[in-house]
This record gives sequence, C-alpha cells and structure tokens, in this order.
Amino acid sequence: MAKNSLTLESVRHSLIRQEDSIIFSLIERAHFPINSPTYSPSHVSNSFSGPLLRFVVKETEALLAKAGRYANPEEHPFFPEDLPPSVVPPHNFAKFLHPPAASININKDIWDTYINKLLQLFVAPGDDGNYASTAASDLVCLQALSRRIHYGKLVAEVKFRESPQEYEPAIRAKDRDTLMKLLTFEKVEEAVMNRVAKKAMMFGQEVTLNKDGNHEKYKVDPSVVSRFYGDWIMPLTKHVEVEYLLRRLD
Ligand SMILES: O=C(O)C(=O)C[C@]1(C(=O)O)C=C[C@@H](O)C=C1
Repeated sequence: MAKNSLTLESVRHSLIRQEDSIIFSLIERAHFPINSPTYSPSHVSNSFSGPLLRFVVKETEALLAKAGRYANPEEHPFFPEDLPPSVVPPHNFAKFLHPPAASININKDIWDTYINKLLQLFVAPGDDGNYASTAASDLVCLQALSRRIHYGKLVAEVKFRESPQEYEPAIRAKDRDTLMKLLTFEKVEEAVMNRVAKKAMMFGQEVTLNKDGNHEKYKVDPSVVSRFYGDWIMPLTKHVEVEYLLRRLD
C-alpha cells in the first residue's frame, strides 16, 4: 500500500503481521539455553572487545548498512555510530513521516529490556556452547522488536493526520500525559494480548502425527508472550508514539 494511503486499520494490520515475526523469533531463540557467555564482557577474543552479541550485531549492521538497510525509515540500527555508507543506489522511500522522526531511536532501551528482563523469562537456564547461533537468534529477535516498536512512529503519524485538532494543544503544551491518554486504546491492547497468546499456542505447539500428541506443551509460554506485549512491547511503542508526536509540529 502506498504510504500516503496508510490508515489506522492498515498500520494495525502491519502490527498484527509483525506479531508472527516476533513470536517465531522467540521460539527460535528458546531452542537454545540462556548461554550466558554470549552476553558476558569477559568472553572476549583478540579481534573484538565486549560481549559476543554486541560484536555480532555491530558487524551485521555494518554489512546491512552497506546494503542500504538503514536508508529505510522503518529500520533502526542498534549501533548507529560509525556505520559505513551504503554502496547501493538509493531507493526513493515514501516520505510519510515528519522529518524530525529520524532522531528517534530507542534501541538502547530495547536492548536493555531484552537482555535484562525478557530473555530469562522465556529461555531455559544452561549452556550448550552454541554462542554464535544464540547471538544470531538474538539478533533476529532484537530486529523484530525494534521494527515493531519504532513502527509507533507510523501509527502516531496516522493518528495525528486523522485528528490533528485533538493532538495539537497537547503537543504545543508538551503534555506527555495527555498525549499518552489520547493515543491509548485499552480495548485494542487487550485484544493484542489475547491474540499473541493464542498465536504462541498455535505456532509453538508440538506437532505430532499421533492423535494423542501433547497439545499443552508450548515452545514459548503463551502467557509470557502476552506479558511481553503488555509490560514492554506496547509501552515502548507508546513511548515512541509520544516522542514522535512531541516533534510533530517542529
Ligand atoms: O493500535 C494502536 O492504536 C496503537 O497505538 C498500537 C498499540 C500497540 O502497541 O499495539 C499501542 C497503543 C494503543 O493503546 C493500542 C495498541
């Protein structure tokens, strides 16, 4: 769909589709135990310093930057400093967002939340030595979460365009609380939490050919996925929406 014809319904539809990517990425990561050396600054080599995950994400982002990934306003690097320039011809991305949106990147919060809060809630303890594969799975989770949460910029733009008169006074007054109230739809949040739990059940069930297969055993606990959305993913998305709206009249 052309960006200028985005509606609240179409951006919500994209958020619903992105739930699939997030849940599948969590299922893939849950395949490995926690593998804590992946995150430890003391697990180092002569070629890099800091945790292996940081190394993997930074190096992957450098490659993807050369391939033009971050020219897309919907993509946000975790390590924006010192990224190499793109080597591909520029694509003319639709200019849907208000330009100051480019300064919003909350990946540091997303990184801290993922490493310090989420991981231990859906990954089993243990160490199987698969640190590089673990880091590769984490990268996919982080990218899916970042894309979803920063999609809040598009959601906020659609909401602003649909009723600017409702948002403008709170933007001018820099009134975060009122903006948060205006953009919150509790019923939608409830539906999101129920749907992601249901998807986690469907995508994460053990599929067997045996009729008596265990349908109660899930690869990622559905109630944990629901909690991720309620406690972190939606609040961070709303934080991006507020930050975006605060810059909307600049
Ligand atoms: O659907 C919206 O209106 C959104 O802003 C997205 C979202 C979400 O993160 O899923 C965030 C805030 C709303 O309260 C409901 C849902």
